[in-house]
Amino acid sequence: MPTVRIGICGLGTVGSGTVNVMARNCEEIAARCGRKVEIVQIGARRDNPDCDTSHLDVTREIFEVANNPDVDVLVELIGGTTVARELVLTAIANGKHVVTANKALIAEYGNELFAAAAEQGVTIAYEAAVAGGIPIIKSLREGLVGNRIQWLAGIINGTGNYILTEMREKGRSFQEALSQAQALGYAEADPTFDVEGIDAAHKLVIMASLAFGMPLAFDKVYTEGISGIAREDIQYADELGYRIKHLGIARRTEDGVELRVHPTLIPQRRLIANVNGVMNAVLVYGDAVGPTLYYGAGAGAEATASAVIADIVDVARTLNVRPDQRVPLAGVTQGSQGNLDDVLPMSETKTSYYMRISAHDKPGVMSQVAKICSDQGISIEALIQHEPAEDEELVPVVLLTSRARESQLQEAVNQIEALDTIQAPVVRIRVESLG
Ligand SMILES: NC(=O)c1ccc[n+]([C@@H]2O[C@H](COP(=O)([O-])OP(=O)(O)OC[C@H]3O[C@@H](n4cnc5c(N)ncnc54)[C@H](O)[C@@H]3O)[C@@H](O)[C@H]2O)c1
Ligand SMILES: N[C@@H](CCO)C(=O)O
Ligand code: NA
Repeated sequence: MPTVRIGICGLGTVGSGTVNVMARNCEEIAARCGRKVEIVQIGARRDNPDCDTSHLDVTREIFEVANNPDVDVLVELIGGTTVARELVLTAIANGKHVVTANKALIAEYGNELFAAAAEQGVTIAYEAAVAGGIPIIKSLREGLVGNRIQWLAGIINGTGNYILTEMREKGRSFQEALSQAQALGYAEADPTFDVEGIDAAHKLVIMASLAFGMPLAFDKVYTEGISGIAREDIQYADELGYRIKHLGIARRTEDGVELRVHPTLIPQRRLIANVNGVMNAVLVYGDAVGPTLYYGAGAGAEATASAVIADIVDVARTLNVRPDQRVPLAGVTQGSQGNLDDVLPMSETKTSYYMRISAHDKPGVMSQVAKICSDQGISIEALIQHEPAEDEELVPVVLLTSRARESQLQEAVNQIEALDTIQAPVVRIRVESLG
């Protein structure tokens, strides 16, 4: 049986998971691949007690792997965009194929890396970069190829979903839940990437590029994190029949493409509203197939290894194939990509909104709020007002609005916050029906 020779760079959570699963399932993998898949070298700063590499060639110098003539496929699992970019470009220049789990690298430098790979006739595979173990890249690039994709929406950060779930189900604090996600190996090296939506924006832009055939445009994604979500908002959302999820949304509209990441209220009855913990899910709407939903573990050592190994096998199966016969890296063949001119600014997008207003319990506040909204063409569709607690001066008023343009909603919020009776900033969370 022929052999495909692998070099792995980075032996952290995903690196160790990949080594372990490759060792455990080597027979099945070889049988499916038609080749023996052999790790010929590992580049790692230090050994990892989570995996046994005593029988393998381990170097402390990762560029040795990129320059090793015995390596056919370099697997980049170090993370970051500086050394990783250099490493991948070196491997490509040396005629090696690349497998990476690094969404930051693909989202920010994918256009450059894909061009370099095309020039060398090698491939870059990145299934593990989006939604961990879920084969979403394969689905978008192959399974749904007959569709015009109209929109997609996903819970695409495992750490963030884990935090929101722990806050809602166990009443844990944000910080406590984040520390737990870090201990479980879900979080990025810098966890602000997870909680502020940057990681989700990286993944969204990769999916949008494949779905809409456009270049990667990370700087055009509107990004809002979950660090401002309060437990009371999770409770009020429940009362209204919704769940708060951190969503990445890409949608074609008559006016242009929306690319946005933000906390979102979703009706509880939707399957995706019930995706909890580290699980991810992506809902994709194709004109022919209608809605399809992809669900699975979005982070974690072995779940991510599953996608890394799928990519290694995909690359191994096509080692001797002419580059133009491989699945195009960006989903469409070179020269067929659209442009970026029609990404909508956030102020132009339209959604419904949840608003929590902290008001002095004085008569007339609600009619003032209703008038401000109606002057902006926004109607109030649901409202909750509890009795104020005995020692509380401010009453939380929670509303759901009709669909409105973001700029109009912002104007209404500005006017509400200027009222004498309103003492705190208005909490505003977007609402999507996803129907
Ligand atoms: N953890 C997950 O669940 C998960 C899931 C999907 C994708 N990813 C992505 O996979 C990549 C790796 O993530 P991870 O969670 O395994 O991170 P990690 O921090 O656990 O592992 C990275 C490893 O690379 C090593 N490293 C970094 N720079 C190096 C260098 N110059 N030379 C040698 N070693 C170096 C670090 O010492 C560390 O051991 C990242 O791009 C991440 O975004 C992670
Ligand atoms: N930090 C990422 C890892 C998977 O990409 C997450 O929590 O989703
Ligand atoms: Na994936």
